[in-house]
Amino acid sequence: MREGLKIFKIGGGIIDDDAQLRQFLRALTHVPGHKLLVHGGGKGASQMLRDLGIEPQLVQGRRITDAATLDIVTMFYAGKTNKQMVSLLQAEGVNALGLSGADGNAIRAVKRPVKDIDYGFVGDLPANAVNTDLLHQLLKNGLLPVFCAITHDGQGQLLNTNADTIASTLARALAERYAVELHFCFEKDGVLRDVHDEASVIPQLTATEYQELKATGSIAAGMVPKLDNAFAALEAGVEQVVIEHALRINEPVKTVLCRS
Ligand SMILES: Nc1ncnc2c1ncn2[C@@H]1O[C@H](COP(=O)(O)OP(=O)(O)O)[C@@H](O)[C@H]1O
Ligand SMILES: CC(=O)N[C@@H](CCC(=O)OP(=O)(O)O)C(=O)O
Repeated sequence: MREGLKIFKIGGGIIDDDAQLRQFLRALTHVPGHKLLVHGGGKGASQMLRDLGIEPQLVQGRRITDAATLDIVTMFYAGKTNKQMVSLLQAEGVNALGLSGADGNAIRAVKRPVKDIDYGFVGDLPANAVNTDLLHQLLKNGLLPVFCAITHDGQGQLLNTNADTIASTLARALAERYAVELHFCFEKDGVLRDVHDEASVIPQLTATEYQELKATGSIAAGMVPKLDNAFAALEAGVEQVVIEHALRINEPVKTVLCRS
C-alpha cells in the first residue's frame, strides 16, 4: 500500500497576517504523517511592489513579471516569506526545509511562450517538472519541504510560477508514489455557491457543477485557476482534493472535489 502524503497550499491573505499564519502553522504541525507545504504571497508581493514604485500587473490572477518584478518577488517569496515560515515551523518543533524550484533541482519550469500576452519571467510546469526522488528522500528523512513560488529553467534563469500550479503539479507527480491529499487553504470555508454568503459552502463539488457555476459567474476571479488546477490534480490520480479555510483545517466544513 502507498504511504499517505498531505500537500497544503496557503495563499496570500493568511500569510500577510502574522497571528493567522502562526495559527495555521500550529494546526499543520498536528496533522499526522508525511506533509509538504506550498505558499504563495501574491498580495504581499503586490504591496511591496507598490511601496517600491512599481504598479503590479496581473492578468487573470497571473502576474506579468518583468526583470525588476522578478527580483522583488524572488526576494519576497524565496527570501522573507519562505524563511519566516520555516523559522515559525522550527519554533513548533518541526524540521521544515525551505525550497525554491532551483534548490536540489526540485522543480524545473519552462518560460511561458509569448502569445497574446508576454508574461515575462513566468514559468510553466511540464509533466516532468518535479524531482520526485529528491522529495522522496526529504520526506523519508522526516523533513517538511516548504516551497515558494520561484522555480528555475535549468539554464540559470529564475521564474515566477503561480503557487496553486506548483501545489497541483507536485501533487500529480508525487501521486505515483504516495496516496496524495491536496489541500488548498485560504480565507473562506470552501467554494461558495454565493461568494457574498460565507455560509453557502458547497460540501461536494463535481466538475460539471463547477462548469455551471463558472458560466453563471458564481465562481470567479482567483477561484477559477485554483479549481482548474484542483480538478486537473484529481483527474491525474490525486486521491482527494479539498478547498478549505486555513484556520479550520481540522474541522469538517470544507469543499471536497468529486470525480463525477
Ligand atoms: N464561489 C467562490 N467561492 C469562494 N471564493 C471565490 C468564489 N468566487 C470567487 N472567489 C474569490 O477567489 C478568491 C480565492 O482566490 P485567490 O485570491 O487566488 O486565492 P489565494 O490567495 O489562496 O491564492 C477568494 O478570496 C474569493 O474572493
Ligand atoms: C506567475 C504568478 O502569478 N505568480 C504568483 C506567485 C505567488 C502566488 O501564487 O501567490 P498566491 O497563492 O498568494 O496568490 C504571483 O506572483 O502572484
